[in-house]
Amino acid sequence: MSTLELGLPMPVPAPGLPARVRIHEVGARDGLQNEKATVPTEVKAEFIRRLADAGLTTVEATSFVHPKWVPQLADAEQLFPLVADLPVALPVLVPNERGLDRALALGATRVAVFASATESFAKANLNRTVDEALAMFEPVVARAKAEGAEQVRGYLSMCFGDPWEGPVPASQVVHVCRALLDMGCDELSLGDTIGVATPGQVSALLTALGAAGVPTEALAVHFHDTYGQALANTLAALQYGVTTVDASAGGLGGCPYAKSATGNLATEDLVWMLHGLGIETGVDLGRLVATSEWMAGRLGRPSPSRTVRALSHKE
Ligand SMILES: CC(C)(COP(=O)([O-])OP(=O)([O-])OC[C@H]1O[C@@H](n2cnc3c(N)ncnc32)[C@H](O)[C@@H]1OP(=O)([O-])[O-])[C@@H](O)C(=O)NCCC(=O)NCCSC(=O)C[C@@](C)(O)CC(=O)[O-]
Repeated sequence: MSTLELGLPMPVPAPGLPARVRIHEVGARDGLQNEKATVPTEVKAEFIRRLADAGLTTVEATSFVHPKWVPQLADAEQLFPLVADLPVALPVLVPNERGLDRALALGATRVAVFASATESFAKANLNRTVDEALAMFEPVVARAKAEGAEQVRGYLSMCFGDPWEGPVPASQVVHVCRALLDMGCDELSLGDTIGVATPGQVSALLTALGAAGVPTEALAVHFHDTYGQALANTLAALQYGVTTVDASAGGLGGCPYAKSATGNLATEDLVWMLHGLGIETGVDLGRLVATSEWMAGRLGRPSPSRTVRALSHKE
């Protein structure tokens, strides 16, 4: 489905925006980690295969965390080998060396640690203070790199607001970003975990990070859509020069340790906007919508994505 097929004028690349955006698809990890009913491993594998088939080149697969903390992803050992042969990048989350061991044993080549800008979420999500968590990640990043990892990502949660602490000062985000970069992370994903940011706050944070010497090329953005601001926030980040955007097929998601986190920015809504701006993604929107419809059928409820709803059954 293209704008041409809908009778809309063909988009021209918008000035000041990138020609291409890489989408870091998080539906199979961030999306499914929050599901109450257990999703069978084979369904997860099929979901990941379909996402790759729709043209997504980075499909976050699962997490090697403590199974009691995130029971939905307790099948990481069974799932990863089912998708390892796909011709796409398959990052996995690893909180500590135990998680890294498990990931490396299965041949994972892209790993992500996940830090917090706030003490409350660091405690809730990792049972550590912010600095204890950073100390836990340091040997993980060093060993991942020594063992030839293609990329180490550092997630950073609660970059704008925190359900326990309220607005988050940019200085806290800068501190954790610098620490993750200094320990060797190649990419930093700035998370609006509870979806409270607005575009002005996104621009202000990116400006503060730039002033602190954090290179924009190393940044990705990760928005949740609680207040319907995720697309506007993404556009603000693109205008600032960010070219990697996290999104979740069908708008699945949330975080089990942040009570007000709702679904992620839906990948379909993102693709619709980017293609409309003349920005390439490599994603076949029709196939992606069909994938989210299929997954919604497995989960027994409709996708919250506007684009999925608008295009359902039209392909
Ligand atoms: C970090 C811990 C493990 C600390 O949890 P802890 O209880 O402090 O663990 P510990 O270090 O004290 O170890 C206790 C036991 O757990 C075992 N253990 C320890 N680690 C592992 C492991 N990796 N795999 C399997 N087992 C493990 C370890 O071996 C030990 O076993 P024992 O000796 O007692 O038999 C725990 O807090 C945890 O797993 N947290 C993960 C929480 C999580 O996954 N949250 C969701 C992801 S973050 C997110 O969604 C936000 C994001 C990224 O999307 C961005 C955004 O939106 O903001």
